[in-house]
Amino acid sequence: MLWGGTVVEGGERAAIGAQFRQVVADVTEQLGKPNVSDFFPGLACKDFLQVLLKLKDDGDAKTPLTKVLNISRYNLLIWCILFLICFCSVCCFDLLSLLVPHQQRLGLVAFASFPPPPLISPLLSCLYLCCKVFLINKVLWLIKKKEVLRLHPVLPLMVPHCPSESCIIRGYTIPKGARVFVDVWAIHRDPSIWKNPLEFDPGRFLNGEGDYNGNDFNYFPFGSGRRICAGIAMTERMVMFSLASLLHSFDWELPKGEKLDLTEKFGIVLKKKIPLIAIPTPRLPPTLYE
Ligand code: HEM
Repeated sequence: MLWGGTVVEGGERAAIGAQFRQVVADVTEQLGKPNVSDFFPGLACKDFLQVLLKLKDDGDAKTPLTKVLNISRYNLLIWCILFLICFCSVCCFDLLSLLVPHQQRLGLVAFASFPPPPLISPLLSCLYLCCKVFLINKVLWLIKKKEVLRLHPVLPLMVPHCPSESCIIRGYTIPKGARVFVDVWAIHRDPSIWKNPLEFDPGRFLNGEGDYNGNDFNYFPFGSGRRICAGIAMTERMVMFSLASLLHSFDWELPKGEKLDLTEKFGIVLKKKIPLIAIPTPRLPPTLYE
């Protein structure tokens, strides 16, 4: 995603995938360990940002840092719009007019004279029904996701922060440059804030509570303030679509005799202590899995 590339298909893809997962696992483990250079700053190496800035300044031809966007995103956009156009006469021309300034660059010449699609009422009414079911499911999904993020925040201590000025918070002095961890895991389970905090109860978010955009200091799985997670919007979409496609394609069950285990393994990233083993059973025609 970062570099807009596609890894080759087949065995090599699987091997690179496994290698990449291992690197991510190693990095997250290292991140959770105490850092000697916090106590002896003289021992610190260049950080990632400094390395990137050096690459940019040196103008290395082998690893250039540019801002060119990949065309695949436009292709995806075109496909999405095409589907919208075919199924919704209302928005078709609004979308097209938005694209007119870009049509030459996007290779959309043929779209300019696209005729309005015929209205097929049974199909449309079926689509409206699907939309309604989708919306209800979306609300259910949203409150469940909020509750999962409350009980199992992915970054239980968030990423360390460092005040640029010394300050006093509730009588405690936080010196400039100190490494500050915010225990969001404990805040999310605080009985003075949450009723039955250890219970999994998505209903607690039913009335629109649980804004995770950093405004609620009782609930902030993505952090808060200027350094709030930059990937909230992407996470919302990716997690929903990945999960939806897994649930749509397979029925899932635990191995026979196995009990649901929710034990956590504490680290900078909160993981399950015992990896989840779930057995998928295909629920669609076999040709769709080829
Ligand atoms: C379930 C998924 C995710 C959770 C729970 C999560 C949570 C967090 C948290 C707690 C922080 C620290 C915020 C703070 O210190 O106040 C953070 C930072 C960040 N996240 Fe996420 N994140 C998720 C997914 C993503 C994704 C998918 C991306 C990118 C595509 C992303 C990009 C970032 C970046 C760039 C920062 C650093 C922002 C900064 O320091 O300015 N995150 N995230």
